[in-house]
Amino acid sequence: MTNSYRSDANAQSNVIQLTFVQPLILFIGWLLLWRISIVLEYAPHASIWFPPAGLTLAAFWVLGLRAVVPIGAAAVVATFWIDGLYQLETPAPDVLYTGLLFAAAHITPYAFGAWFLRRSEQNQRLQGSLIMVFLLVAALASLLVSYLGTYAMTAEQMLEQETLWQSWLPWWIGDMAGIVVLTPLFVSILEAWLLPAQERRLNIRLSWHALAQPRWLAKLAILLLGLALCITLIVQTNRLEAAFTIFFLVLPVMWITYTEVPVITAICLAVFSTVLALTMALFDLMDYALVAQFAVTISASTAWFGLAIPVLNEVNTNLSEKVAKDGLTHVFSREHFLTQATVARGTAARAGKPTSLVLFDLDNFKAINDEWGHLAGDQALIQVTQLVADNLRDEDLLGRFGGDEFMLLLPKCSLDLAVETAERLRRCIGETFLKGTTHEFSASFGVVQVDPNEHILAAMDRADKALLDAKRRGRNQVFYER
Ligand SMILES: Nc1nc2c(ncn2[C@@H]2O[C@H](COP(=O)(O)OP(=O)(O)OP(=O)(O)O)[C@@H](O)[C@H]2O)c(=O)[nH]1
Repeated sequence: MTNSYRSDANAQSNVIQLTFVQPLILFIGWLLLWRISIVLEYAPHASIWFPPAGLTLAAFWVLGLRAVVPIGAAAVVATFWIDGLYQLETPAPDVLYTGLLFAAAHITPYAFGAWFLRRSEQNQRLQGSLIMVFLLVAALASLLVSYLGTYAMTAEQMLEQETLWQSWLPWWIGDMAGIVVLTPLFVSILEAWLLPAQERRLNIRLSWHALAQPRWLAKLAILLLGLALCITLIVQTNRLEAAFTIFFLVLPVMWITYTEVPVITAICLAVFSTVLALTMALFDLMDYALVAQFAVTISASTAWFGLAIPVLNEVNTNLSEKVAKDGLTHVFSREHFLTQATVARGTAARAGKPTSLVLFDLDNFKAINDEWGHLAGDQALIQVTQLVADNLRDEDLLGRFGGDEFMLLLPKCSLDLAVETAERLRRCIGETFLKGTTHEFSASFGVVQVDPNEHILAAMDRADKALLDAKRRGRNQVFYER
């Protein structure tokens, strides 16, 4: 069921047609991110983090091979741009060749990684497993990109052989940080923009309602305050130990993850990482850049795993609701009714008040099924339970015993009052027709008052006997046992 739904969703994504505009925006977006990351460079061709890598993986993940042209073109243009920035004055054909090499080195591992992620998400919807695959893809694809990229650049003499090691490791961690922090956010933006009707990967939905709540901004402010304290400590002491305090910020990050919706976590991570990278550059703390890269990567990876908790909570709540309610009429299921009835009866007893129990059953219900069909029978059950629910107090409990038989717990209600209530309900039901037909409902009722030390199941048994008596005496009446 789940797999087929996922396949449908993917089939739908395959028919999405891109015009000229979307690839152009992707191309410009990638170049802008690339230009920003150049500001944060701390080793030749390596910055604290590389946001374009996050966009590349997200684009291939959502769009598949349709991302090749805009991302490839952007990578080539970036190579020309960097030639200008470093004033290398390389002949244009050589820059073009290097650009194509860089594009291939950048695209190939991420395209493969995205293909693997698309395959994995078809087989597993459990958040934790998909996050693990995502983090593995992030680590391995960026490792391959950094290897191929630095190799291409040394081959083209854009990078000195001696500085290769200086560049390769920061390049790898920088790309990985860009992916781990930003890919989920970019995936959610691309999906909301290009595939609005599709189920969300990683359960990150852009929710304007959630964004409009001011509470998350206060949490983000606390996270940034923590960051400001860490940066102040590093600036004041200029010690490596101070730089490692950034790792403590995983705590407020996890607080946000557990208490906010996933898209807020994604935005907070992006803001936190950007501010961290900018302040490192601003205060000339590039000696500690590698620590910052690792802190950002670890915080983001842990946060994505943490997302499984709110998702599991949501699933748990839905399951509990399903177990508590009857699927057709949405009144309480028998189990939930018994639990709630025991509690309500105890509360009434402590207040020195009596509690009564009513069982009722539609008369000749089988005839509705036989004459009008089972769907009409279902409709009858919904109609009658709705009618009864509308005529009860808030504290009364209504549950389905089974078939066309229902039960009512009336706390703080004596037998006389319960009989009066049952009579009122019987008259109400008797005045009602099955929607769209000439069939007039009627129901029989059995009423008992729960004895002080009686188990609720024993009282139920007595009420059932009273109901049987009502049926035996000709139906459409209330029978009670004193
Ligand atoms: N449409 C529909 N029918 C149901 C459902 N659950 C049970 N039934 C049917 O309800 C009928 C209940 O029949 P009986 O228990 O003989 O009761 P009755 O016809 O109301 O007769 P009396 O109770 O003696 O008045 C059976 O035919 C069941 O198949 C349901 O969820 N939907």
